[in-house]
Amino acid sequence: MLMMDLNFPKFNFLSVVDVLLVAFLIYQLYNLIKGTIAANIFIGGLVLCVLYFAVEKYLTLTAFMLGNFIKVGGIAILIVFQQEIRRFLLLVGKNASLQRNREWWRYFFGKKEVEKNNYARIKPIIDAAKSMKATNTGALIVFVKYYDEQLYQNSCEMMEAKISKRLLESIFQKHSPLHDGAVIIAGNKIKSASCILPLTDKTDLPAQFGLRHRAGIGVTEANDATAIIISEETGEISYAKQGRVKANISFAELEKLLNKDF
Ligand SMILES: Nc1ncnc2c1ncn2[C@@H]1O[C@H](COP(=O)(O)OP(=O)(O)OP(=O)(O)O)[C@@H](O)[C@H]1O
Repeated sequence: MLMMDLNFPKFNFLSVVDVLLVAFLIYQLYNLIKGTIAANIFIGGLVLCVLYFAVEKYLTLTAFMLGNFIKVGGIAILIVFQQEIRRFLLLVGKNASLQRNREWWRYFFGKKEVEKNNYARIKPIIDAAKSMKATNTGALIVFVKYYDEQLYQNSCEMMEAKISKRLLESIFQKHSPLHDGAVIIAGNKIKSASCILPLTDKTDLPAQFGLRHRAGIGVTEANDATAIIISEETGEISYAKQGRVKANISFAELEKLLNKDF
């Protein structure tokens, strides 16, 4: 039986920091798994732990079985939650490094200059989105910070092309051999097209979100990526980031989001 150590450490300022930090980490974890199957698995694990402590003294065989199950739980958690752990680490790393980079850019070139350069980069994408919305052309455009060739080479057509409105329009045009799947953009290049992406397993998405939306959200869950999804049915534009999606955004919003993330 586990012996509890009742000599509580003294409560001081560091204890408050400690509690706040744990609360913050649990909140981040909750945000990451909210609305996914992982949330149900997490609750399942919690129920097993509570059950174990409840029956530990009275039902030896059940406690033995549950105890052994919980012992291998650490490894099981790593396997079951590998996507969530990856996302969590990405979130921490991203906040630490990108923020710093942005400050350097601002320091050397001034905020205005950065925004001007960025507008030239995002204009062809916004123009293409406008025209695809008007013609109800379905599209999925993904922006990645680091292009992992190994990850995409099996499911994509490699391109390495300059970003242009007309190229994006031609790729997603219904009769193009490349229109199925996603375009991946990294830096100033369209790196690949026709990519098959992982689908999100979220259970709380709007009913009208089909595979295109699921793929757009899915790719942002496990990677440092954002995605523009244009619906073929409604022409609506959605924007996915870190596994969350903003539906039916305006072009002004799209410009703001791209300016921030791309
Ligand atoms: N795993 C995937 N990765 C990338 N693209 C995908 C994937 N699965 C489906 N797609 C794209 O989504 C298209 C099918 O979209 P579907 O109608 O299911 O999605 P939707 O979210 O309802 O969007 P829409 O509003 O445009 O109909 C396919 O033709 C293909 O281009």
